[in-house]
Amino acid sequence: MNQQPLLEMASLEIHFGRGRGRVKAVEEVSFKLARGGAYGLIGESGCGKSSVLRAIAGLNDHYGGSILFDGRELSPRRDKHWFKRVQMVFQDPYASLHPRKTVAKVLREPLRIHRFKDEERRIDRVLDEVGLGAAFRYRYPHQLSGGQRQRVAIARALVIEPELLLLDEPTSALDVSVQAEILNLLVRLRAERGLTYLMVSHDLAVVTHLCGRVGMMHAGRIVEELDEADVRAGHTREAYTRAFLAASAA
Ligand SMILES: Nc1ncnc2c1ncn2[C@@H]1O[C@H](COP(=O)(O)OP(=O)(O)OP(=O)(O)O)[C@@H](O)[C@H]1O
Repeated sequence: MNQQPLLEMASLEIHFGRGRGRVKAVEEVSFKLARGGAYGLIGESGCGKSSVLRAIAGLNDHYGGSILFDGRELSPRRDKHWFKRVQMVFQDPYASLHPRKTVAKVLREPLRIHRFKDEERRIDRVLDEVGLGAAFRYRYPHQLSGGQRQRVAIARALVIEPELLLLDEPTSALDVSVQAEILNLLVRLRAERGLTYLMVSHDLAVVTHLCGRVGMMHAGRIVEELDEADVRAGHTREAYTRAFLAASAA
């Protein structure tokens, strides 16, 4: 068995602004994500969780510390090879799909960029996998519900067969009933494809549905790591985590 973590953060630091306006958004964040595992960063708004995800995704190359992927330190600029292996699903499926592109076009683009040959077969297969089916090829985003759009966004991420999915609050823009459907889809896809997930969310129930391990963030730091059983049993060391769990259960 390969014991090397697929993703490892070592003392990640992120600042915004300069001089007196300089804000330390992330401080000394370290964690490891095993291949095939699912890790959730959780915390209230402003704790720094999205900043961590954005730095990993290559959307912010101003960070300190190191990010290791498959045992190698990443340079701050990500290359095409990285995007073949790592894909991101964003919070808002309304904003993340181009309004004038059909579903098939949205899915064909990454296949072309990464030079896959059997584009049309892969499009049909991934649409089946996300529970939409090939008939959705010809739809435009305005002809889709929020949940269907998020399924397309997930299909777009998965169509090039990445290893790691970065999930930024993937259900928080959706109705509660649809949230559960999308979470169940993500659980199934991870099992079927042996994917690795890193997710950020402010919602404990969402994170524990998907992630076996959780990093509790507060004021830019991971104050405590918990596994699923700890969360369920309310086993925590830190008063902040206890208060967060209590508020989430209320
Ligand atoms: N581009 C930016 N410029 C300046 N400050 C920023 C920027 N992005 C984030 N911050 C600040 O960094 C801190 C962490 O923000 P971040 O978005 O990572 O937190 P978060 O926990 O993901 O919150 P949310 O769930 O609201 O997105 C906050 O104080 C925020 O105001």
